[in-house]
Amino acid sequence: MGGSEGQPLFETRSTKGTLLYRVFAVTVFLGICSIWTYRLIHLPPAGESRWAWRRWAWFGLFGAELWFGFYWILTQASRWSPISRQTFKDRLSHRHDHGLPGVDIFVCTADPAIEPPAMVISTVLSMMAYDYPTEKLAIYLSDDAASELTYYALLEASRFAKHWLPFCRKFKVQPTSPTAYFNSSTESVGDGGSHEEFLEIKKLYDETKHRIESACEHNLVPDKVRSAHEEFSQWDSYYSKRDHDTIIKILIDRTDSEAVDIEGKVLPTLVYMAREKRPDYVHNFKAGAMNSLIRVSSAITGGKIILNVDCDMYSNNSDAIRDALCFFMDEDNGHEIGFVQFPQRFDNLTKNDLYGASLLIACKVEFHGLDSHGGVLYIGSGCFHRRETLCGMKFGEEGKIAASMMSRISKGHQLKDLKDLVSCTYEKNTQWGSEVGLKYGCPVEDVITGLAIKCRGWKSVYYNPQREAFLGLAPTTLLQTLVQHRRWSEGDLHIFLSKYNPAIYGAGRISPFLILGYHCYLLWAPNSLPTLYYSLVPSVCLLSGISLFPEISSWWMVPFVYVISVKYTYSLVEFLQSGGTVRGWWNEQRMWLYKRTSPYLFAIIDTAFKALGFSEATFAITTKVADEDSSRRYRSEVMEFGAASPMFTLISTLALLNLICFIGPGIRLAVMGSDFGYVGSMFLQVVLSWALVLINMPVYEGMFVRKDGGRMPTSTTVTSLVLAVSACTCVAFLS
Ligand SMILES: O=c1ccn([C@@H]2O[C@H](COP(=O)(O)OP(=O)(O)O[C@H]3O[C@H](CO)[C@@H](O)[C@H](O)[C@H]3O)[C@@H](O)[C@H]2O)c(=O)[nH]1
Ligand SMILES: [Mn+2]
Repeated sequence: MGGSEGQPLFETRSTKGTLLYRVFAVTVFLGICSIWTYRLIHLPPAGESRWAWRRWAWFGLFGAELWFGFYWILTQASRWSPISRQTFKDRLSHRHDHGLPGVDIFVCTADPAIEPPAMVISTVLSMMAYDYPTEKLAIYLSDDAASELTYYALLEASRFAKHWLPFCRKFKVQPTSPTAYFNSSTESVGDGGSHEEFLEIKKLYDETKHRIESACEHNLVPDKVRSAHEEFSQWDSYYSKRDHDTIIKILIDRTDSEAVDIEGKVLPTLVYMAREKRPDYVHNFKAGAMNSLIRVSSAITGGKIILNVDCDMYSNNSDAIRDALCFFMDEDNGHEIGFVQFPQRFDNLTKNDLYGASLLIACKVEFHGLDSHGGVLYIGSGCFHRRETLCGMKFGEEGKIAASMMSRISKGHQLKDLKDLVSCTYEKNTQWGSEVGLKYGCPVEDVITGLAIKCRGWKSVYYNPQREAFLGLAPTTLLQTLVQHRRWSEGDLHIFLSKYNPAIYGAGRISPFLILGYHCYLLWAPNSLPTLYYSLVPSVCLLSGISLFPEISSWWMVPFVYVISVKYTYSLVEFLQSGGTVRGWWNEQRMWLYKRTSPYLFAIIDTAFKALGFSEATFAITTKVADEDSSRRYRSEVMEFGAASPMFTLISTLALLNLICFIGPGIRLAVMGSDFGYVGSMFLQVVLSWALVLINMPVYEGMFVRKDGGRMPTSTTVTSLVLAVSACTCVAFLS
């Protein structure tokens, strides 16, 4: 049939131009080596009477440059031999249409106030409408808030699905998220559909959405609905979101002959689950939710493939399941693939991506690079797993642990049995959270779990289809972005310090290139120290007239100028090639500075506090809603400060320090008349300071110019001013 027998289901291609890149990379490395040499040769002598601490400043700078050079080597792993993949879905349909595996989709939500139920069900509906046999599809919603409102919304969704799924099928609707679909198309449906049909389904959806939103507004499920559905009695013993029984309901059971849509076609299984929570038990956040879902789904549908998405990440490409299967089911190479990660893309980005939230370079460059060394990281949402891989099975071996764990789960739909599977005590004295399922105790449960999977011998695949497979919501304020990065970088540091450190645990298990590639992310937090040093010490030395870089006329300037200019030019070109804008690149540079000087530093502090037992694990959930004013500012790309936060204090103090250090010498020059010798020896410091001032413009505006609600809080401005001025006074006094 089709003559495709024996042909692969996917193809891997290497990117062109890598040779050129490698030559370039080597020249930059030589430049870095020359900078190191310069630092060593020109080390200020110990007894230098003037500026005794120039020597120390010099040492520090050398340390920072060693670190940046080392980091630069790390980043090569993800650029050395990038590849991209292509799938052949038609071959899959030809050969396997009757043998397609069951797919269980896990959607996680945790707070109806910042993850609105209407958004959650739009995601759920988009998943139900995948172009995949519905009798093999199941969607599980985990609600860590155990909210009646979210349950009510899901109930509404289960009704609307009876209309929505046939509509999507008939008109090949994309995206299958109703919210996204109705937001994007105002006219009629394609493929010969009439305007009436469009209006009809839109009306149905608007009514559904209205009922959900009004229930949320009144914080009340309509009495009529409550009395018609006995499962609401499960909330009788609910005290708070941290103290309640397990709540489970199979809303749609695909094996039930009545579970059909308006055209009589089977509907996918739909399950609501809120695992038991008690104040005395740690619940392990998303990892805990995922492990509960693994068990519950094993008992109900037991799909061989598991897809996990966050509640804001709807399906934008109905083929994604088939794409993923092309990898898992490939006759030659499929057996070794443990998971297939799709990029996380966002549908609320603005043109110049003020907060660098699109993770453009990671998605368009780095992950393709890592893919050639055994696979991309598991980054949570948008990842397909083999169930057995996720449960701890080693590649090529019978999964003993996993098998014994799973054998305790008997198949069935008995509510009591299901509830037992997700009780607080179920995991006691088991290997769930360590050897089985997602790992506990790490703020990036996904990355650490993915690493462990690879160390068990599996490969992973990164697939970036033309039409984006998943679209979610990126943070829309500076604070949200920084908070998210604080959690991520803390999690990454946790992995670095844990027994799963890839250099130790991964040695001999994964490729050395992949080990380097992992460190690029795992060392985000430590990056804060050299960056802080570099954005502070040269500027302060500029203020006190201490020169730390070569004379402008010296040959030693060459490596500095070469490395700086070439590295930034390359990064700009890479950014533009990935589809970004010049402004977007500039914004991204600013965000790197802010992330490194603030949340990453806090991540180190948080890690230390936890190690000393002063604080407990948390998971700051990213808000998926915004008020009118702040979303207007977001759309017009005006930086949002608004709330006070120690992270802002740090950023604005640094910005002010740089301003003073830049203006101070300027005034001095104006008073003393221009002194070319001075400018010559301070050239790079002036440039650095100037660049820092330029990049910090939005902070100065936020502090001194803007009057809107998103400006820097006055308390932060005052604190930073006091800190910066006193620091500069001290320096001026000392030197
Ligand atoms: O106690 C919790 C906390 C969070 N979540 C869910 O976890 C998901 C991710 O939370 P979010 O606040 O959106 O965090 P992000 O930083 O945007 O998430 C990214 O980073 C996480 C940690 O690495 C991954 O789990 C995610 O898949 C990935 O999208 C959301 O669906 C939440 O509802 C839970 O189910 N239970
Ligand atoms: Mn998110």
